[in-house]
Amino acid sequence: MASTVFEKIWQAHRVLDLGGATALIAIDRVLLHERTGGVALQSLAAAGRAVACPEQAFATMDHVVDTRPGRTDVTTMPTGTAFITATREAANAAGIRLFDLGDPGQGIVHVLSPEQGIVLPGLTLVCPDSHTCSQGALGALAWGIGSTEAEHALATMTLRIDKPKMMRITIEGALAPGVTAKDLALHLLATFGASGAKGHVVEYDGPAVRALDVEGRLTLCNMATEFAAFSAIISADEVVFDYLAGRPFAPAGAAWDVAVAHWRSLHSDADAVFDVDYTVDAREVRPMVTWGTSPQHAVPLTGAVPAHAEIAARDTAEAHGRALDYMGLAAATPMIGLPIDAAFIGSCTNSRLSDLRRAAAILAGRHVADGVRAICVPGSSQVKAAAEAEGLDRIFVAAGFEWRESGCSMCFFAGGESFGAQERVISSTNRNFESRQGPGTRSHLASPETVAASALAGHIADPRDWAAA
Ligand SMILES: CC(C)[C@H](C(=O)O)[C@@H](O)C(=O)O
Ligand code: SF4
Repeated sequence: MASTVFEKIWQAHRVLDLGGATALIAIDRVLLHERTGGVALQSLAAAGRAVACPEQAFATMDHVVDTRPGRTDVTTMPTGTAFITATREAANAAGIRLFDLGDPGQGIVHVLSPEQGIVLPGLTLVCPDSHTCSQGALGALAWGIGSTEAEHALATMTLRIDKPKMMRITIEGALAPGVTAKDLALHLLATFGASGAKGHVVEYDGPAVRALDVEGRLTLCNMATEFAAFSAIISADEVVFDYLAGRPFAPAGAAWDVAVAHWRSLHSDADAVFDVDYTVDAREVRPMVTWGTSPQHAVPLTGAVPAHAEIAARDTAEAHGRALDYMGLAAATPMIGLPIDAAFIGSCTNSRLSDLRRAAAILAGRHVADGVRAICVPGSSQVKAAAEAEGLDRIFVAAGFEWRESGCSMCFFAGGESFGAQERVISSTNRNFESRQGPGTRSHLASPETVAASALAGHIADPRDWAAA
């Protein structure tokens, strides 16, 4: 019978049917970070249970770590130290590979996993973090879980799962020059809404998706959780195999050839049936930015804040009014020209080397506008080192950006650093919820190049007007 790539992975990992659509699924990788993963490890140890397969579990420090140069366990986050030390002790006691502060492999969990070759096509991978869906970009079934489920996965390498439904989004045609994977993700959120993929695994396919490199695919899949999806997946192809070859935890030698031969079979059959099947024209996607407090509140950069009537299908008048109040905006205000206080390039959405390169190409030889605080936080220590090796740090610093150590940083407010109340921030991150980047902070989501152009202009700006000099 014709199957989707999701079904192929599901069938290969089904240990037991548990009635209805529920099954016990074998888990190949468990990833942990210090904000939620340490708790799972500690609780497991307290219950007297061992980590079943320590070599298949990995931990990192990313969420509550300081990202200022010279960081230590105790800087920045008032409550961070306890999470860091507890995770370190628990990971070491369990014999798990920990990408600790100071480790050259440290980074945001969804950045370091592909970089290390931990996530591979056809694997099941879980992490107590909602953006685990990013890693479906490499053809794995990767999804976010809670800490209690993480405990179960660590103890048994299985999880009880209600089978999600399947959605395919085929992106036909090609993205126009200057239109990025982030713009595509925001376009899809604006088109289908923040609950548009609820309960589904979204398979992205089509020529515009195949044309993305692995980093662009990671950006696209990253925002599937903003879409309420169970996860996202892009079946692996030569682009992924080339990316993975030689990575530390990827198979090597004869095992590599066997793996690639298997991975080539992991795509949806031509006549596979999806519960929902959408087609989107890539040529309709323009550079995007959000105006409100949900990722679905996205409009083309050249557009304006919508009136309620334009979004009435999804937001009540009250929700629309509340978003406008929070953001300090009025309907019909053009997005381009909105003055900003800060610009942030970072997060598991858009802080990989290609993101930093594209932003640096705009910043080179220029300086951010007076009064704008601009920050760049590489997604991993490896991204940081690679960027420095090609001089990108010097471009960012000369342009007036702070150049940071890797971590989640001001993607989300964890009680440490934040932008100020009512400050308007243009940000390459994935969530613009109220107070996401600090109490009262107003976040506008966009691509790294839009963040860079806006930092230079001092207001939301179109990167196509700031193409490399
Ligand atoms: C703290 C963590 C559990 C959370 C998540 O699950 O996604 C964070 O990474 C986020 O982006 O909001
Ligand atoms: S970078 Fe942001 S979205 Fe990604 S895992 Fe960290 S806090 Fe979550």
